[in-house]
Amino acid sequence: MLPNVPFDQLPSYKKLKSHYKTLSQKHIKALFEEDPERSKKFSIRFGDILVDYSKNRITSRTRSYLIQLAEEAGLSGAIEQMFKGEKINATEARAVLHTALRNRSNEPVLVDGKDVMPDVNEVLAKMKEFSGKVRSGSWKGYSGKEITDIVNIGIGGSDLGPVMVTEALKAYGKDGLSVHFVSNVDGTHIAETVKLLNPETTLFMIASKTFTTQETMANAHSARSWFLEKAVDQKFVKKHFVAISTNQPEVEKFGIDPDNMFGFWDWVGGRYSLWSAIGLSIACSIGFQNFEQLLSGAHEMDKHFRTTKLDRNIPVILGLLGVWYNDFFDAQTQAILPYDQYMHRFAAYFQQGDMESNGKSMGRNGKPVNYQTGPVIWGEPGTNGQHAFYQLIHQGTKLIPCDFIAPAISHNPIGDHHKMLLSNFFAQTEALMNGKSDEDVRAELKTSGKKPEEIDAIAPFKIFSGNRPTNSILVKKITPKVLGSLIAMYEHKIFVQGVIWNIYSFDQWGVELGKQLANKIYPELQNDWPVNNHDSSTNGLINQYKRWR
Ligand SMILES: O=P(O)(O)OC[C@H]1O[C@@](O)(CO)[C@@H](O)[C@@H]1O
Repeated sequence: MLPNVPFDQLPSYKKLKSHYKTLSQKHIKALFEEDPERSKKFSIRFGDILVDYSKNRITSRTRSYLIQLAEEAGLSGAIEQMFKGEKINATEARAVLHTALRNRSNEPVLVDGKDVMPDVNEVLAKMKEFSGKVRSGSWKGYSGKEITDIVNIGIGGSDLGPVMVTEALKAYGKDGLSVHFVSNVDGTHIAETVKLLNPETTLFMIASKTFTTQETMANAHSARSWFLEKAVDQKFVKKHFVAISTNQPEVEKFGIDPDNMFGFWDWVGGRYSLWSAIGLSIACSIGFQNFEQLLSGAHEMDKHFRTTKLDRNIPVILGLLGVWYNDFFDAQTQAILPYDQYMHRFAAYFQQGDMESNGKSMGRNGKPVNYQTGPVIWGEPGTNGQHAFYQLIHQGTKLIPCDFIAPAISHNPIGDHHKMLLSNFFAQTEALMNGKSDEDVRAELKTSGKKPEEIDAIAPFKIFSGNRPTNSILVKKITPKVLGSLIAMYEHKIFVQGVIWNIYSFDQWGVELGKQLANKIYPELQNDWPVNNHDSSTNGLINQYKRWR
């Protein structure tokens, strides 16, 4: 069992608090000057992935205190509990076993005494067969034509993972087969998507763990109406609609044949479900073999996370660094900056992954925590971010820990583009660490011919404090296997932080209240009568909407 101790009452918390007072006065630059070989001591190599965390505001002592903190929080035991299928999602009395979905060892994984691997493999086999038929053209639409377009209808974990992966692995896509995603209940999303599609050659995947999510069901019904406008006969629905869910009764109620249903289980969290049948659109896009490579990459990271001692354990190190900045430097956010255009949805994916997992303020002991938990996750691909928000990262008043990710090899080696991209990747972490001193600024201005009074006027605004922490994650190439490892690395980092903060990372009660209130307001919008049963703001907004519409 976990110690269930609030984070700030762990013995090493106090040590880190006093350690912070001295260390926070030290510049990262000085740490490199003290030890030119520093990067070797603060880097970890994992196959085709190099994690260099040396440009952080830590020393070996910091690292050992953080590792002690993890041990005091019971991290090693917690890791085993997860992999063994214990019901660590306590408020929903569920196991947390996205790791079983990619358990390429096929070692038994027991839930309530039953090995789940046969079921997992059965669904994978069904996904393999189905994606093979769609990609080969043997799955035909109602008029006998091959499928040219897949539309995944889902939201949250039933959308963000498939979107991120199919985008990140677009280079592995199949010509003549496009994958589209509809998630928002805003009619624009489905209208704009189907506008260019042909019902004869379009396959809809209704992806919803519960098969009751308002947005997804609204979009699914609209998709079916759109389809039947042309196909007319209900019997053709089965050739153009499949369901991905844990809820067969609701799937059948919608009118999808159980043969066209790809199941998964309640021990798969929505935001951890891309490895399950929720990944069917991925398998159709990149091919099942590449989907298996994605699973293998994640499985390799799972083995690393489960068996590697904490101070050489990548998710543990990344998680502890995040705790260090979040709780001792008061950094409120974490930026994820992939220097790879295909990875443009990577940060967005972990907005749900991280913020829906650790955006909690109640400790496992049922008492409000009195320390910071989950950070705000954000980010955009490089180099675009450099022309948008790097000003704040470099010279703002906020400390923004950044993860820089880049592939050494591009899928699109055009001219010198990749060398330019990578030169920026290397330069940004160097600049954030070293900054630029007043002396250097003045020397530069003098060389450029500025007069002393001009230099005095402008120099203060050109100084860079530096000392801004970054992790550099350099990979050989964004392949399905490398991507699988990267995603699992961040998943486990989130797990580490949840254990340290003594919170439950695998429920999401916080998304319920808004839904409940929306379900109350929705009927009120069905007529033009003014409402007066809310606060004056909500009443006013609803009534103005009614006057305008
Ligand atoms: O897959 P489904 O059941 O439609 O849920 C979609 C999303 O809705 C939630 O906000 C939970 O309600 C996310 O956790 C989840 O991924």
